[in-house]
Amino acid sequence: MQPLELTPFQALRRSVGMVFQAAPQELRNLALLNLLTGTGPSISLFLSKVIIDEASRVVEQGGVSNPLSYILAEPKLLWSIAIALGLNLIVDSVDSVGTTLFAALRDRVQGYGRGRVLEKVAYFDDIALFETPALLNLLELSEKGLERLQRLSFIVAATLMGIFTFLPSVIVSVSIAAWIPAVLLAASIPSILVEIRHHRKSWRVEETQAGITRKMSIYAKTIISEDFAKEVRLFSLQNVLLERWRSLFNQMFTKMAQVRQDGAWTVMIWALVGGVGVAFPYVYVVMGVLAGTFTLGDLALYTGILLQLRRSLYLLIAHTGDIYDVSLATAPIFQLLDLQPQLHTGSQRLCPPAIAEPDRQGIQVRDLSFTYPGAHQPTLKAIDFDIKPGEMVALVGENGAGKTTLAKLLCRLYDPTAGSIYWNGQNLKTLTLDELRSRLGVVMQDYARFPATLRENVGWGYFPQMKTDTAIYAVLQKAGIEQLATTLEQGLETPLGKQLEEGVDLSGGQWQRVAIARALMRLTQVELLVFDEPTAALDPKNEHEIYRIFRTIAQNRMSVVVSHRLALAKLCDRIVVLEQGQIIEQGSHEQLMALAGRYYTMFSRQASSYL
Ligand SMILES: Nc1ncnc2c1ncn2[C@@H]1O[C@H](COP(=O)(O)OP(=O)(O)OP(=O)(O)O)[C@@H](O)[C@H]1O
Repeated sequence: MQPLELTPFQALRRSVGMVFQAAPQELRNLALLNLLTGTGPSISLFLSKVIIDEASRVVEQGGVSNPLSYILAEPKLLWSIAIALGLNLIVDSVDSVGTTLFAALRDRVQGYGRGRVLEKVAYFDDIALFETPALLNLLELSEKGLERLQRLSFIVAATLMGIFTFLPSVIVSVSIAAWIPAVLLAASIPSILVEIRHHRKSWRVEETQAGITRKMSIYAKTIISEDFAKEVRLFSLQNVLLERWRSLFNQMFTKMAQVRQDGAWTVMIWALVGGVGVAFPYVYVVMGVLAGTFTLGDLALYTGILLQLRRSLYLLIAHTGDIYDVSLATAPIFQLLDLQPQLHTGSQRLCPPAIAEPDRQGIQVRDLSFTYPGAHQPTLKAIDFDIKPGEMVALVGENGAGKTTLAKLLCRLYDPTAGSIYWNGQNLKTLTLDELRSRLGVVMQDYARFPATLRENVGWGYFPQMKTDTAIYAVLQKAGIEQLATTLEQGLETPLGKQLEEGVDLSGGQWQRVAIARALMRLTQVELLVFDEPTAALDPKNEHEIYRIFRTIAQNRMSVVVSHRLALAKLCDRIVVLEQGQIIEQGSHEQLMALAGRYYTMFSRQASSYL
């Protein structure tokens, strides 16, 4: 699963496309506003020229006794003054409208871009996305890209402004001499190129720093997350974590500061050279006035227009570099959006067991091997076992033997590297993921504690029944925590988790039972139950109660239980013993005890430690 390369031009085209898709209305309104505020000053300058020329003519002729009547009697002068003043007033007063429109544009673009990224990640079935460093870096970089997308909305707005200011200025300056805009443009080209080079260099550095930024956020999260808060304090880890974060920050900052510093000087020097380009046309106009070719009004107009032309050019140039920067920085967003999972949904529905041949009913794991993405050694090797209809299978073995990995493969969170898993004779890969997952009831070892209400934490197990109180109470009762809903002040609507306002935190055991209740919600649909360490957070009394519940709900269903508690394994129809990714024994409790192999040793050791 490799991200595809994108050229800066492709990224820019797609980023601009995204801005237009995100906020067409805001862009149209901003364009109209910029048309007004961009062309307004040029029109004002032109009107000022008319006023100055008229005033100099009157002054040359000795002035007038009643200036007000003169103005009122001269429509050209009167209208020029009125429109120039009116335009200035409008341009000044719509400033706040521009700020509001721009804020709306920026927020829309940000929301749209983030929404697309979240949607992609949320529906990305291949969880390798969260486990492969290169892809995690892509996620980190796309976060930066989203910040730059906001910047792009600013650039688009400013470029519109620049163009609307630039065009009338060019038209007027061409009327002085056609070479003026050409000289200004030529003088600006070096600084455009320097800006582009500078941005390319600083982005390259940022790109190579993505791993560092990700590590920084890992340490930052360790410091601020509740999950670590207790142990960080109990083991006094603050210093070591802060030090690591600081040293990574300094490493990144020094590198970036160096690039920025080198670039800033070059950019400044070339901007000065560009500024010298303004001097030629300016001197040319002053000389023209002295020679009588231009009027005083022309001088005022040309002075204003030249500065405006320079300013608008500078705006456009400053953004040329930014545009390049945006095109480099937003590429990861599109690389992420284009990312194709290796795990694809199939298209078939699951056949009922009755349709399958008797020896193909249930689940068959055949010659399965699995290597985690990026790992060098296989975690599972040549795994072969069956789960017959209605059978309860225990996966046991030492830490790291591969039990959870096998359970994850049965849920198709990964595909086997070699070999296959069949369900009623159908390869798991041929089934639609929605269909497959609707048939699974899963409680994972690292079950989720959703920051949501008790009803949602349970009801998200099966949406159609989420609003049905009786259904929720029934599973809470099965999981042995029906009293939770009555003791909590807001009952089922109580927010769970301290991150939420008025949120209530539960004990580890309670959370685990909530996760069990969630899996039980879809029990009527479920054909395979997968429980990974389902009693890890429970005390022995509760553990036994849960075992009893499992036996009841697992009746007539296939179930797989991963557990270190061999008392639970003993209740299962078949026990599969894993060691270093391979099955070393399998059979019923009695058979394995009679075998007097690894299971026998493990069971005897555990039984004696309970005495
Ligand atoms: N996401 C992952 N990426 C890479 N390697 C992994 C990943 N998850 C687990 N492993 C590796 O696979 C091996 C088996 O892990 P697994 O969690 O399946 O073992 P387990 O038998 O369930 O262990 P435990 O009893 O401790 O839960 C371990 O060596 C572990 O380091």
